[in-house]
Amino acid sequence: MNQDQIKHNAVKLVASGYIRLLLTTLALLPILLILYIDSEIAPDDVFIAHTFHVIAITMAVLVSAFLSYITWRCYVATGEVLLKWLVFGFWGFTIVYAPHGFLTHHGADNVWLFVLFGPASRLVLSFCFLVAMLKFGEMIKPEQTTSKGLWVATAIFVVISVAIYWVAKSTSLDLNWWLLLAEYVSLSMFIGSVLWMLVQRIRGYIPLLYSIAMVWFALSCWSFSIATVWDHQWWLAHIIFAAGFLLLSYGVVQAFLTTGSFKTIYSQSDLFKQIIQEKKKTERALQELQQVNQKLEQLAATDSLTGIANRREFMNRAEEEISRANRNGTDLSMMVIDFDQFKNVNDEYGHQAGDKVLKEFVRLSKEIMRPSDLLGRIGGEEFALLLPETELSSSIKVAERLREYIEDSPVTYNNQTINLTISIGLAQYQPKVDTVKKWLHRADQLLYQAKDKGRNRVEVERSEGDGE
Ligand SMILES: Nc1nc2c(ncn2[C@@H]2O[C@H](COP(=O)(O)OP(=O)(O)OP(=O)(O)O)[C@@H](O)[C@H]2O)c(=O)[nH]1
Repeated sequence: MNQDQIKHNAVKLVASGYIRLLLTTLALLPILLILYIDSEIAPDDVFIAHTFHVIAITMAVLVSAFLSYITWRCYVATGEVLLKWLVFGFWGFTIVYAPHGFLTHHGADNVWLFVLFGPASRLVLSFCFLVAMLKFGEMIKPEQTTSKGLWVATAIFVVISVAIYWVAKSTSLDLNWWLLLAEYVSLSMFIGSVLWMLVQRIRGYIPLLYSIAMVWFALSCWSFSIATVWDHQWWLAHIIFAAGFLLLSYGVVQAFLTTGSFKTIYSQSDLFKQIIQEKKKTERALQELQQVNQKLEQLAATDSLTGIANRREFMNRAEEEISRANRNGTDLSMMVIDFDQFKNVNDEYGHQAGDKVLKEFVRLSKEIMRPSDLLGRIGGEEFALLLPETELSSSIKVAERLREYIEDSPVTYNNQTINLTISIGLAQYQPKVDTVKKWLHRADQLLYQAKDKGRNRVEVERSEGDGE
């Protein structure tokens, strides 16, 4: 590691430490507000605003109902059990918190009538969220998700609300102890969720928002526990709770709009890491694909036994040479070459000997031809040789030389000498008249003539007026 890298890593370490400190400070910031209100504002300084309270609670309940639905959609799509418990949390909060709002005005006669619902709703929320966290990582198949549990949970939440109403209506006891107990239990469960996430090393973008929201919920419970109804601490507790709720809702909606999952939504840095990894993978795959493509193209164009152009490739290249000859007005020759009595080679020495002969032929031909000439295997033991920019008299010389060379170069196979001859049909390209097929056909016809006339010879097309 060089100096620059060490420096860069050190700065990175400090920067990531700063981020952690920043997030922790943000999560714990409400403590300052709670302590400030507690020490600086007189306890009898109150802000009684029933309608405002009703509106605020109505908004919270509407948001909560919306989040229940969104989270339910995520649960049904992913089968992540944690999400089901988040739904229970939001939905339970919606049902139990709603009376806290709409019974506000009854608080004047019986304060418990609306006050009791607040801590109860936080109890429901903290319990369900704690269970949700304990279920982190548990999955079921999305098609196995049913709404049965939700109906049961709804019934339980309604029963809880009715029971609280009944207790508030009928009791004449001081329920402050109950409020305190509920707030402390909720606080413990919210903190429990965060601790569980830390212990389980549950990391990521949504878990981060979630844990900050849990800390704010816990702090709002503390704020509620030291507040009295309508005092400033009491309002602050609402505000801290609302902040947590809005942060959580942001995370939930983000999850819904992206992966639909609590587990697999990523932070920006996670995403960058993933993108870089995926990019590398794609580049590697692309390179491999290009190599395979090149190989495939080669395979599709070459004859596997001799490694020269196969019939298809030869025809394509012949097309190209025709275009060039037409453009430049140059001569173009083609020979079709066939072994004489090749069947005998196979019969006498075996098929492998035949194969060796074919390979040897290619090697020997390459010694005769020019690098710009094109040799192709167009049939079993039939070859074609294309000679660009070559007039007939020169091609005849090449053909004769090749024929003689093959005759004079017996192939050795298993210490046996195989003597061979070839016959050649030679045709010149006729501009504006020929296609590759027509031209090849003419050369083929000449080859047959060479065979008919006794083999081991070159047969050339005679233009009209040429005597034989
Ligand atoms: N070893 C080997 N033999 C092949 C291959 N392709 C074709 N042959 C053989 O080539 C022979 C061609 O036989 P024929 O078409 O009768 O022609 P010929 O024996 O050369 O006789 P003429 O062309 O009339 O001189 C057949 O025995 C084929 O099996 C190959 O790839 N390897």
